[in-house]
Order: sequence, then structure tokens, then C-alpha cells
Amino acid sequence: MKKIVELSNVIKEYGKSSNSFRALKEVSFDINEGEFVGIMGPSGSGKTTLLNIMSTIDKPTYGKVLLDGKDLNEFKGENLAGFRRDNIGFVFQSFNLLDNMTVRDNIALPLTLNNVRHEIILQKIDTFTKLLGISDQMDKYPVELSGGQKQRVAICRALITDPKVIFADEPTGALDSKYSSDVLECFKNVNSRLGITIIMVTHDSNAASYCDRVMFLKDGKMHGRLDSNGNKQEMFTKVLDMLAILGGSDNELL
Ligand SMILES: Nc1ncnc2c1ncn2[C@@H]1O[C@H](COP(=O)(O)OP(=O)(O)OP(=O)(O)O)[C@@H](O)[C@H]1O
Repeated sequence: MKKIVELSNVIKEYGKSSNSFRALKEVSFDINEGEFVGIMGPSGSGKTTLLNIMSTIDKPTYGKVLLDGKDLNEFKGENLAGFRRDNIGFVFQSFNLLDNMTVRDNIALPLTLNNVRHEIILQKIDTFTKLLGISDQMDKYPVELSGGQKQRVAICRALITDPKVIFADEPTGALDSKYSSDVLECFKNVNSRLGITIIMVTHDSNAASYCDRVMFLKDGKMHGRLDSNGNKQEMFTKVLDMLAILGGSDNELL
């Protein structure tokens, strides 16, 4: 199995040395290509810090991160931006769609900015919007969509550049349970049909139950992992049990 993300001894310190705070403490793990991985843990445990470091948004203070075999420490400025554009898709809790653009133009944006040919953009939009069940929403504006539809548009926009990995930070955090499940089914589809690796930070045990593997952080350190056998209900129960051991119920972690 090919490794798509490799972290070794990653430490992240915020602030100046005399008054610094260590948010990640020697974190090491690998993620295989095609995995759907969840990251959970109490508030302040370092989940977003970890996601930002894996996704090139931030750099570790010490340690090494490889993405598709490339050492992220070696990319700077324009090269880093190019590497991010070519390899990584992002999905955020707040959707981050542009309100004055149609759904079609929102999805096309990463390719329009790259001067990709119009016919190619339309072809890709057609493929991905069909996969995500939003092909009839193309002429609408974000304000005319439900939260679940907005997040599906955001997933399409993340897919349009053919990323190797999609990083999602609390993608269901702003959705009620019905729309959350729709969005998670979409992620599952994208993962299983297109083979794209998905790495998702979540507080939601139901969201975590869709993952192949869930890794738990506490106080900046890895505190175990759970692997799914494909049974969502069993995974959900195992996740709840693990959260209880970590010192908080599902609700307390919100
Ligand atoms: N830019 C920063 N400067 C200083 N400290 C920071 C910064 N960003 C995060 N931290 C601290 O690092 C720790 C980890 O933060 P992080 O946002 O990664 O946690 P989290 O697990 O994602 O939390 P939550 O679930 O509440 O979003 C927290 O104690 C936080 O206060």
C-alpha cells in the first residue's frame, strides 16, 4: 500500500521560545493512499494544528512531513502554492463559497484561475456534480441552497483539480443530522469511487463512524486509533467508548 502522508516526530510550538506553547508533541503516523481517516479529540487537543501542518497551511517547528513522498519542508513560496494547488483539496465547516457567483462558477473557480480550457472545465463539472447529486443546482447562487447542498458544492470545488488528498475541517459542524449524513455519504462515494484520500477533523461520532480509521489526539499527543471493519454502527460504538476513555463524552467534546 502506498503511503500518501508520513509524519515523523512532528512538534508544533506557538509563541516565542521563553513563552512557547507546545500544541503537538512528537506526533508520528502514516496514512495510506485511498484511506478515509478521521481525527478526533477534545477541544484544544491539536486537531486543527495537525490538519494545517499535513495540508501545507502551517509548518512544524520540528519534525518531518511527507505528502506523496515529497518533503513539505523543502517547498517555499510559489512552489508551495503550486504543490498545494496540484495535490490538495480543502473543505471547511463554513463552506467558503463566493455568494456573488453561481454554483457552476464557484466549482469552476480553481480551474478558471489556472486558465484551464472551458470545455474541460464543463466536462469535469458535469462528472463531479453528477457524482454528488447537485447537477440540477448549477445556475443557483449559494444563498438559494441548503447547508448540505452548499457543502456538496464545496466538495465538488475541492475535487475539480483532481487532488490526491482532501482535508476537511469539521465539514458537518454547521449541518443538522440529515444534511450531515448526506455530506458524509458524498465523502464516502468520493473516497470509494475515485480513490481519493480523505482526512477529516470531526467532533461528531456519527461522522467518525464513516471512516476507515479514526485517530485520537489528547494534549497534543496521539492517544490510540480505531480501525473500522466496515460496520458503521460498530464503529460508532467503538468511537463513543474511546471518547469516554479519553475523558469526555461526545457532548463534552463539542
Ligand atoms: N496561532 C496560535 N497561537 C497560539 N496558540 C495556538 C494557536 N493556534 C492554536 N493554538 C493553541 O494550540 C492548541 C491546539 O489548538 P487546535 O486549534 O489545534 O485544537 P483543536 O483540537 O483543533 O481544538 P478545537 O476542537 O477547539 O477546534 C490550543 O491550546 C490552542 O489554544
